Amino acid sequence: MAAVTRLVKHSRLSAVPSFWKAMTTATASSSASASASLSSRSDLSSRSVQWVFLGCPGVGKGTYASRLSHLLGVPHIATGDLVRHELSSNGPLSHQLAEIVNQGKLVSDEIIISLLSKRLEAGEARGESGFILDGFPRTIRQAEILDGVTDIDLVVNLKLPEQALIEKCLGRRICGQCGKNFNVASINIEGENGMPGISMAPLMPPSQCASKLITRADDTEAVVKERLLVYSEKSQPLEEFYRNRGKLLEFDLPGGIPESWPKLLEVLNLDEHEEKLSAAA
Ligand SMILES: Nc1ncnc2c1ncn2[C@@H]1O[C@H](COP(=O)(O)OP(=O)(O)O)[C@@H](O)[C@H]1O
Repeated sequence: MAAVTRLVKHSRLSAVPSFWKAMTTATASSSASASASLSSRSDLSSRSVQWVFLGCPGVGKGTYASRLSHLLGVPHIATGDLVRHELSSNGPLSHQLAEIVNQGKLVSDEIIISLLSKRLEAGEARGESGFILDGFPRTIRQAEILDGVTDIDLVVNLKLPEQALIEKCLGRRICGQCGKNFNVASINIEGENGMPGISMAPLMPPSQCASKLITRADDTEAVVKERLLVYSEKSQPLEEFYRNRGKLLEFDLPGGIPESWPKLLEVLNLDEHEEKLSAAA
């Protein structure tokens, strides 16, 4: 916990580690040599937090990463959003991406790193500092590339039972007009084998959004199950990767946002007071 407290203190400090271009270069070479050839940025005392959120599809990475990004004043960067943005732009990659995403498969490391590098460079040009990454890294190779170009301070691994993950993905809705996320699933899973049960209330849209809700094309039951399989095969090994480096914070969500958010703040040694401070800054 002391390490987390120390990291949180660093969130007040600013300066931008400029490693985005190095990351693109790293993708082009092998990850091992990339790690060796690129200088590591480890000056924690002069920069904002660099956190990663891990967790299965539907666990709520986006929700909690976004809340923490407001609290800590760092950008929340979700590679899934970058992919969906590219898809909707009808650019040269969109046809290829649609096929991959709608089958629940992973986009190539090269494409993801190119999208992420562009996003980070644009942020750097705007003076952004630090980040909370959501959905990246998702493979050991991506983690090695990231590891070769910068230091990640903390990796938060969110966890929920599989039944809840499927129901949450199927209940996910987005307002086509304002872009806000909702969830119409009402989850009640009984505890068994010593594991506690879990209840999550739906997050219903207000009336102005109710008629404009859309569902992600990859949130069908078959595709969600495929994404969960891909996660356990390609992304689960990241837990060990970061655990071995002493960076992994495991967090079993105790319920929906009202129960989970205060507990998450508690384990991160943050409180709502910091939210007001960062809003006022
Ligand atoms: N780091 C990544 N590597 C490869 N593909 C990715 C990555 N991030 C996102 N994607 C692609 O975008 C899709 C949607 O990502 P995301 O919104 O993070 O979904 P999920 O709800 O499954 O966590 C993924 O299924 C995958 O096809």
